[in-house]
Amino acid sequence: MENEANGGIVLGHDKEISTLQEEISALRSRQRHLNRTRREALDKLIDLKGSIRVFCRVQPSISTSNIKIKSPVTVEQENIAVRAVGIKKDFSVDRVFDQESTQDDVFHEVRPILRSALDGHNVCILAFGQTGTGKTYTMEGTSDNLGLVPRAIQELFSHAAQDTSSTYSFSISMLEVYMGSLRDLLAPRQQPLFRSIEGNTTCNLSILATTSGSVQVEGLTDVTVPDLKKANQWYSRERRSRSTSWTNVNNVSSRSHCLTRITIRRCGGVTGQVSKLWLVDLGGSERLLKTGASGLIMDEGKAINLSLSALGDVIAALRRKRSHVPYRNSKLTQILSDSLGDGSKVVMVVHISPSKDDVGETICSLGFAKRARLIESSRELSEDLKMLKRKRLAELDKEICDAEQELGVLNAQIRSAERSVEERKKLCPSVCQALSDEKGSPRSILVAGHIDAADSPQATERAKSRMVHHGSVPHFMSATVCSRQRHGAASHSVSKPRLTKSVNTYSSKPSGSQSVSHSASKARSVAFSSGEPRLKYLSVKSDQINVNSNSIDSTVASTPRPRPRESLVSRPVQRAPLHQHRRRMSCLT
Ligand SMILES: Nc1ncnc2c1ncn2[C@@H]1O[C@H](COP(=O)(O)OP(=O)(O)OP(=O)(O)O)[C@@H](O)[C@H]1O
Repeated sequence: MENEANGGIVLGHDKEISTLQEEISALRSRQRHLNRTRREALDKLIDLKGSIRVFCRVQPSISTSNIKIKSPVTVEQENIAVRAVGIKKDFSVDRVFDQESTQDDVFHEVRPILRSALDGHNVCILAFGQTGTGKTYTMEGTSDNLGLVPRAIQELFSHAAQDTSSTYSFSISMLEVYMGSLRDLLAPRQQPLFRSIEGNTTCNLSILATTSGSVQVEGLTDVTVPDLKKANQWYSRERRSRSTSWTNVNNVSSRSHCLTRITIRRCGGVTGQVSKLWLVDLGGSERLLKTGASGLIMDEGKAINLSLSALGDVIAALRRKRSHVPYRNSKLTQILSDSLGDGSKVVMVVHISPSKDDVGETICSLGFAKRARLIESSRELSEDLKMLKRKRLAELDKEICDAEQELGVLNAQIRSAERSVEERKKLCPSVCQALSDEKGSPRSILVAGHIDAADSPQATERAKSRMVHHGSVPHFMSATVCSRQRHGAASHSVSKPRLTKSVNTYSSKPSGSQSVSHSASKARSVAFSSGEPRLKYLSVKSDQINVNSNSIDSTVASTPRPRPRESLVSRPVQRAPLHQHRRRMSCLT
């Protein structure tokens, strides 16, 4: 009697499991459909807005006096007018962030392209502008007002946690481009971080382009970040690396471009995708115009201006859809070449000062923005077309919002159903154990055997229908010696859900991050296993971090190192103009 009761419980569980699995499969099918709808709507929205978008952010006036001086810069939602003696210039951008705008406002506008990065597109967010106008504030922010980089990292992890249709893994790299040389900011520091007087860096990486068009920075450290906490730790370490160099006269990071790369590996279904998110704090652009720089300072300024000009050429060529895009004209554009072109999404935030003293630089920066956009104010869309565009954008926005809302509900339903299945699967073995304790009962053995075979809903269905049709255990189904042995072996190995397996595959084989193709369509067809042996890959799973043969303790990521002092005395004359930057950057440490 007891046996029959237990058997009944198991069958009840079995039926519930199979019903739940059917439910999950229906939910997943709807999830796939919604994901497709959301992705398509997002692609259309970004295409309509433009895959290269230029924003302008006006720095708040930082004045100690109470006297309000009229700024030569006035802004509207998409227009900027600069008026000064003998100057009357108008510029248009995709969106203006005025002096009252918050970090939230900027992030809100950038957010859709982060989703695009998660969908498999390469994405590049650049902060451009005169020194001191808020590029680093926009990108890094402060502890109270997080900037784009920490918010983007947060967004990626938050989305990855919610999305039950795919598994994601992330890794982070950071480098500086200084006078045409590349410096790995996450490399283990065995040598002091300073440059020689000639301007050579202690760490000069080279850029390799693969035949598929993807770009690799040879030997660049790439750290797997399993969770938000680790990602933030590594990001803080990067920031310290950068600020350390700012205190060093011969290693002046204010004269460099700082690039953070987040590599996103996504697995949904049978295929995987790899995409890159570049977050770039470009070097300040004004020094040569304003200061009578000489020597190394002048060379640094020239290097920055040259690479910024090369970047402008590249963006302008892309906007014009030219067949030749001059990526090779600078290291900066070479590194970013697979994230600026076809299939990629670019956002450039041009920073300007509202001050009268900076009118010259403001016009230069806005001229750069204009060149990148290649849209003259006079050739703006007509009001009718603008209205149509706004209407379509609102429709697409709503489509995305609706899909995301439903996806949120679906994700919760799938998770809850999967939990229920797991709970029922856990309950069954104990009942089976109780049944197998009742010796010599062929039915008990059958039920246990059936649970092992119930991994797939089809198997469950088959077995269920047999039970229904025969009412009792058919003779040919009673367990043999072999099946009992199999059952014994199987009960030791718990079958893992597919999603967990995918995660393991990624984290255990991370070395392909550099070797994948750059465009979304190409990336889709690339397997992760195509690793690049020369890439350094740090695993932060354990407390030990390995970079090839070097092994360092992970506390390195959070322990500030003493700053090298050797070069502080080497060129004292050059320290004066950089005083402001050093003070600002040292605030970050
Ligand atoms: N929107 C803003 N809101 C509040 N403070 C700001 C804003 N923009 C800039 N600042 C402040 O202005 C100062 C200079 O900004 P920041 O260091 O970000 O400039 P930058 O363009 O990165 O300069 P550099 O080219 O030297 O790196 C900082 O103290 C920063 O906090």
